[in-house]
Amino acid sequence: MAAQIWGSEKRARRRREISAKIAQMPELHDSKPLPFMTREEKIMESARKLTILTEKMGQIIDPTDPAELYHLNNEVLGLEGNPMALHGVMFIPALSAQASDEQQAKWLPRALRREIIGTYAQTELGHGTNLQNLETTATYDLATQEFVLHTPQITALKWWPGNLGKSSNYAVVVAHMIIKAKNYGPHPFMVQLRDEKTHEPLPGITIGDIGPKMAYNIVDNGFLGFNKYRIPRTNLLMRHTKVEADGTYIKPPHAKINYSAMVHVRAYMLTGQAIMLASALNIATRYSSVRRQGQIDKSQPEVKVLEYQTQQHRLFPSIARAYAFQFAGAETVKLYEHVLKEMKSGNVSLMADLHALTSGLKSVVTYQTGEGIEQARMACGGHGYSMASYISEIYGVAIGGCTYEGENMVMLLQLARYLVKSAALVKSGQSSKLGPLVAYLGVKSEPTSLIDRIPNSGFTEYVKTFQHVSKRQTLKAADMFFGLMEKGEKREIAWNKCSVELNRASRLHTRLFIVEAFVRRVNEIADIRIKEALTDLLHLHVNYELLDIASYALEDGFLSASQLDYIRDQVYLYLGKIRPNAVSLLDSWEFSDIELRSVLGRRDGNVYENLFKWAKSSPLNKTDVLSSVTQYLKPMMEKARL
Ligand SMILES: CC/C=C\C/C=C\C/C=C\C/C=C\C/C=C\C/C=C\CCCCC(=O)SCCNC(=O)CCNC(=O)[C@H](O)C(C)(C)COP(=O)(O)OP(=O)(O)OC[C@H]1O[C@@H](n2cnc3c(N)ncnc32)[C@H](O)[C@@H]1OP(=O)(O)O
Ligand SMILES: Cc1cc2nc3c(=O)[nH]c(=O)nc-3n(C[C@H](O)[C@H](O)[C@H](O)COP(=O)(O)OP(=O)(O)OC[C@H]3O[C@@H](n4cnc5c(N)ncnc54)[C@H](O)[C@@H]3O)c2cc1C
Repeated sequence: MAAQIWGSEKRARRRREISAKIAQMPELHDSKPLPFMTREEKIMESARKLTILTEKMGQIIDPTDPAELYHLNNEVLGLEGNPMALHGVMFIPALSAQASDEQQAKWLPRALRREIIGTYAQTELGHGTNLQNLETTATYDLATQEFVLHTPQITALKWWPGNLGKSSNYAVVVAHMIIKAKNYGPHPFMVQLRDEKTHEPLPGITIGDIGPKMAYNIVDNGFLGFNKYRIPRTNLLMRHTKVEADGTYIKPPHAKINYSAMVHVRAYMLTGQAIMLASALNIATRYSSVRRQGQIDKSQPEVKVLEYQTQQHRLFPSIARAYAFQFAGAETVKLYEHVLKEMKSGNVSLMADLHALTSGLKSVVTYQTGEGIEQARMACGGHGYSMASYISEIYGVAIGGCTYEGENMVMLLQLARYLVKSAALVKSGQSSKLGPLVAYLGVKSEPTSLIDRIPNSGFTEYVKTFQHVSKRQTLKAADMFFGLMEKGEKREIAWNKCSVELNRASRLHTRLFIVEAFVRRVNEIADIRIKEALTDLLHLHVNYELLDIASYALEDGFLSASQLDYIRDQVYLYLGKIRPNAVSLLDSWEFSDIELRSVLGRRDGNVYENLFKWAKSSPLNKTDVLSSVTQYLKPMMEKARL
């Protein structure tokens, strides 16, 4: 199963080898539990481990393999980020995709050797979503052949970029490029922020940390202002766009090609979310098979809480989602790598499809991951609320994904643009022009669903039902939009009035893609036992998901009330079938105790003893009487007694 999750036997084996090596290297372990550290201590601890990794990485992993790097990162540095998180996640990808060969030769080897630390500085205090209204300017000075970076007012301060505040000395900065008074829109520039020897901010740069956040507190998200700060013309990233010495602008082959670093993260973050969901579920499911509370049959001893159907219903559909996200994420990464290769050689025809797909997936996956992790926390009762479970930290980190790399509603609306264009093709009889991901929009469906009507139909009737509801909602939302425009509404006003319906269409389309990716994967599996276990999980997935969106299929009679009862019964049936495999389905992800950082989710199940040990190690317990008591509470009580 680990081979299915991680992509191959070799990958699964390598993960095990890497975890085993890390287990033997105490210098790479947390020196104490992260929840007991202050933010400064955590940052220090992370930087300490990062420097050891820089020295010893080659002994543990193949540093050129992103999957091995990612695993090493999760084990040693953990989910809460590190002082170089954005360096690997966005700075290097931005240089790789947007810098010319000559620029790459100059900067990439230095970045890869970690001679310099970089980040991606785009969002500002006043604008994150609406990139066209960013306010930082890069004005070309023809006389000196330099761009002058400037922050015209407080809302133009860069705000949020990870590791910008304290760790990075370089950044890819996105600014509006102005040449001879003409604004060419946001473009990426390579900018040195700090002196390479002293790490002091360079003159003309104001920089700092934006303060503590809901999670990710090891990352120094920062602010940045420029006061007429000059950089050479050749620091504009020029793989696709060029500005010549005389100010001539050569436009890129696609208007949004400079957005590729964002698409990179949107594509890669899906499996990251799957891992976080599976981690939280692993903790909750292991704990649920240790925790005994109450009886189902009063004549029997107390049961493990995992025996309760409500507990299974809380956890198991999310186990199915974690697998589904991992499989859909793996497909998306492959597609992204393919499109990137094509883009580099000038073919930009697949960018719109990839953008639509990743926008929808990013939104649905992060939202459902958040839901699943929060349910996992609640499924652990009181101990889930303790930082000893570590689930709240996983939640805080995962939920950040709903916002970063494009706020979820906004990204769903991006997919909706693509769906509406596709609906227009269907309506104008041009269904043959539909891309493969939306081809179903042009296919006539049966009048009613055949779920429970055709024996041994596998998952086909389920997929058809998802296709039916997605198609119907897309066409309905598009009709609403076109109808408003026909009545004379301006395009943008009409769009806003339909946006809730449009986003519903985007979610349904994305959920269909996730179901199909799961079906595709299960169909490929040769090993009978693995196929059986995953088929059970897929049964739970399709029935649970369909029940969740049933109103869309009920309202036009595509599903009947009796079919709905059948679907509900299937959910209960598969909860029971999955129960014996539940812990194994999560143990198969092979997270080590070091990586999980959870007292509740320990592999050995020795929860109570270790919870007590953990509590005793709290800094508050170093002394029996705290100074808050001697200084305030004790005098108060004494005064009251007089
Ligand atoms: C070793 C491991 C390897 C890799 C790991 C990778 C990932 C990590 C995975 C997990 C993380 C783990 C650890 C990380 C630790 C810490 C990291 C934490 C956080 C990550 C960093 C977060 C960084 C950021 O948030 S950066 C800032 C992101 N900002 C945004 O996303 C802004 C959102 N806004 C937009 O994208 C745009 O403004 C917009 C799309 C909404 C609108 O743009 P614009 O105004 O320019 O558009 P319009 O003029 O209206 O035109 C719209 C048309 O353009 C088309 N379009 C838009 N975008 C694209 C695109 N990218 N490609 C193609 N086409 C695009 C759109 O479709 C419209 O077309 P139409 O034809 O007109 O409809
Ligand atoms: C943990 C974290 C890490 C980050 N790292 C980085 C980084 O490294 N580099 C970087 O540059 N940025 C980074 N960001 C910033 C992040 O990319 C932005 O916060 C994000 O893109 C959302 O933009 P915003 O803050 O402007 O939200 P807003 O756009 O202000 O969103 C507020 C509300 O308005 C709604 N809204 C906005 N526009 C529309 C619209 N057109 N239609 C409908 N609704 C709309 C949204 O849906 C939302 O409900 C990070 C953010 C976080 C939380």
